[in-house]
Amino acid sequence: MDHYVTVYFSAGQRVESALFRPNTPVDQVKALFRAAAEAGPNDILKLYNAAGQLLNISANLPQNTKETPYSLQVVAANGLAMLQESTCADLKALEARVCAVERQMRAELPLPAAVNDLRREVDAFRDRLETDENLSWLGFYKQLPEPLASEECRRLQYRRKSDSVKKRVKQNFANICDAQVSDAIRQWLRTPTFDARPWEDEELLLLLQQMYLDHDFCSKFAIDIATLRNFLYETYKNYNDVPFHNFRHCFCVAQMLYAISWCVDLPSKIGDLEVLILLTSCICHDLDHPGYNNIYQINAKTELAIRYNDISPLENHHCSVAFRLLENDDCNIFKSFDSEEFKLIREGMIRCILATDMARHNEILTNFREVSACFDYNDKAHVNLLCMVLIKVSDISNEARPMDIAEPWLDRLLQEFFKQSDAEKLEGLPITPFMDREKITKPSSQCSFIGFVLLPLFEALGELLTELQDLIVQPVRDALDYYKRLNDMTREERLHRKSIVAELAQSEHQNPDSAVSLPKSTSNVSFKAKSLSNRSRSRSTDDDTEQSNEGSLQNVEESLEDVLEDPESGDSETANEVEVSEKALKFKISTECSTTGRKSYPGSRKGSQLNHSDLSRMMQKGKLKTSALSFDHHYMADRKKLSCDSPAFLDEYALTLKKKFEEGLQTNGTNEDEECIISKETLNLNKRNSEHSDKKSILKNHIVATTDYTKKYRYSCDNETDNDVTVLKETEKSKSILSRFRQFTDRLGLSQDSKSKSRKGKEKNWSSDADVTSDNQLPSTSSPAAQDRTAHRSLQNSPIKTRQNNLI
Ligand SMILES: Nc1nc2c(ncn2[C@@H]2O[C@@H]3COP(=O)(O)O[C@H]3[C@H]2O)c(=O)[nH]1
Ligand SMILES: [Zn+2]
Repeated sequence: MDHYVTVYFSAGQRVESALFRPNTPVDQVKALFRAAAEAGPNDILKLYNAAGQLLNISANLPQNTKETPYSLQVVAANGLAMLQESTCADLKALEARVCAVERQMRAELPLPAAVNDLRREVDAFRDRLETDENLSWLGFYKQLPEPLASEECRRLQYRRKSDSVKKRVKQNFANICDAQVSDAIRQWLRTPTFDARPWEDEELLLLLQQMYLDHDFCSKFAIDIATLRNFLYETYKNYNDVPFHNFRHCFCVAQMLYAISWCVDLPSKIGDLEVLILLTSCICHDLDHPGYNNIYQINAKTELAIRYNDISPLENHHCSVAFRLLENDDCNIFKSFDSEEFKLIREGMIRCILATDMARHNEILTNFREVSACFDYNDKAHVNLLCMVLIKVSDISNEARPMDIAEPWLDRLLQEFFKQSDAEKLEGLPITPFMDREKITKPSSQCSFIGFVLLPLFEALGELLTELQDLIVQPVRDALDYYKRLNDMTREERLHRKSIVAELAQSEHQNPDSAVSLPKSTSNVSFKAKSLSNRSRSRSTDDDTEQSNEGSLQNVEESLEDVLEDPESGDSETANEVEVSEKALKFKISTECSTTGRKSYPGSRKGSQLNHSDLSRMMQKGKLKTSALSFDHHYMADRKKLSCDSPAFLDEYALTLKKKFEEGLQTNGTNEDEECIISKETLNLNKRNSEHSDKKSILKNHIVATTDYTKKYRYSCDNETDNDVTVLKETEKSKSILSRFRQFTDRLGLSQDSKSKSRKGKEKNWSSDADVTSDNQLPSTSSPAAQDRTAHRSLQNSPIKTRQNNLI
């Protein structure tokens, strides 16, 4: 029976079709289609006639070309099947001949050249048939888009330290590694209030060395000091220059573990060796982190994901890099151990480092909760679980630190998150929701992370090691309260904005000619209506401040609402890191030491003491409100007057303020009434597309009052005492919409880069053993800020620079 191949093709705006016999010479078909591609709509009939004559086929012109339901692709695929059907007959015949010849020749090796020739012919024929070179012109093969700028993606992923930086740090560490760290600093190092920011990298290396020395590990385990220095420097070298998961993060994690260790006298509970393993694991736990987490690695099918089969690719990598470093005798701090002991250390480190994968958070927490009620320090399985919890706690402990230390770290984390989600968008990968700048804000991110991930873990540990309640558990609770207040404020602001916009829309609808007319402000301010893209809503980090694009205000409002007001929805939009990571980690691995055997941990909510909906209900009912929240409500009672609060304005305002603060600009105070007028007028004028530049001038005029207000507010937030209420009430008196914006935007997204600030006033203190002067002593105040203020010698002038050492 004769098969016909129907091929649809486009000519101008139209879709046409033609029937071909399978044996139509290819060149003729090609020529037809080339002509079709060039033909205008009017030429198409001519073309058909020509085709009919040329090919002796029946050509049919669809009556209603618009409704032609086929895509070229689909029909082409049918065509391919038919073509193959017919040509395969030839192939089969050829193959049959080859087989016959082979059978015939089997006994008479070597095969005659004719057989090989025949084989080659078959292969060549198959190649011709199957490659797009021959068939793509019929549309059988979809033209794939150019691969994404993969070079760029790779470049994004790895940001190695430059050789010159590494060399400098090596040299500097070599210069100071014999220096003695003062008692004051050693004490400070044992608290979560330690601030790593003012210290240079080589100084942090010295402090890490101090941790080993102060635990007496070098003498207890015969760790040669030169080897320890080499090891520490090599770990430093193998951290990348990424915003968050860098050497400083590793230092902070190690330092928190160290602080906990002193606070609870960990060596007496689990033994020196376990503490050595823990401290070393902390130092190694994020080695060579590329700044893109496991979710990205797995979805992007990166080299690491392939290598480790999607099972904790990063943690496996960190651990593997650590043991590569330890392979080198010069760096092997465990070389004095025999092979059995080394095996135990290795096991312990692997267990600890792999435990830092957040996909295993619930599994580890659940197991730990089960054993903690009857915890037995003599039970190795219990101790293993405790160690895993300890490294996890240290890893996510930023929020247990004072606000001024924690917040810049959060900025850095969000910067890394946003980079990842940007890359995911660019590469067409699933967008990790808790990293999406369009979906999260600082408070929403922290409410979710602290409430559902961090606090349950800290509380579980705090129940076993009660000394940690004051040290880290309560500070984390305070941080959660703080972010909840911010979140509430955000919600109130948003609702208020919505109601004002709705009011205005309604009044305009009722009386389109009379846009609400209000008394003119003395500043003669006007604002341009600026619809926001989703981007601009997320509060920016230091590196991501310029983000506003055009888009729909409505959409922005609605999606933000989803995130903040519907935390119990549990959909992918609001999923936290543990939930998303669990999904990405397709294979579960047991904790080895679980006393309860292997289990399935379907979702983080099981692991939390409060589930999403409980917490959100409580938040809504006000059960968790604090004294400062009452401020919000009191404040909001007056909110009818406030209307200058479109997201566009907030963002613009925040950016401008930040710039002005940086410039140290000081201007006149403000007048509350004026602001309220301005704000109403603003919304009115928003609709009229007024000028952007005017916005800046009004902002400039209100900085002083705003700054004062913010200071007070900060005070109230940082000192959760009864004073809060007084301060807040006082603050209310001088409240203004712009003040509110200031504290709102400042807390939400624009913490000053404290690093640069602190560098300016960088004051640190340590002394060389040759030069322990009273000048070097930090006052033994418990407040790091006070220590920062009162310490007074910069390293540049320190004699420790001249110290010799035998590093490397
Ligand atoms: N949102 C949020 N995530 C955090 C915070 N601290 C740690 N994390 C996350 O928890 C993860 C723990 O493992 P990583 O260090 O790899 O990466 C960390 C971050 O992704 C925090 O304060 N806020
Ligand atoms: Zn980490």
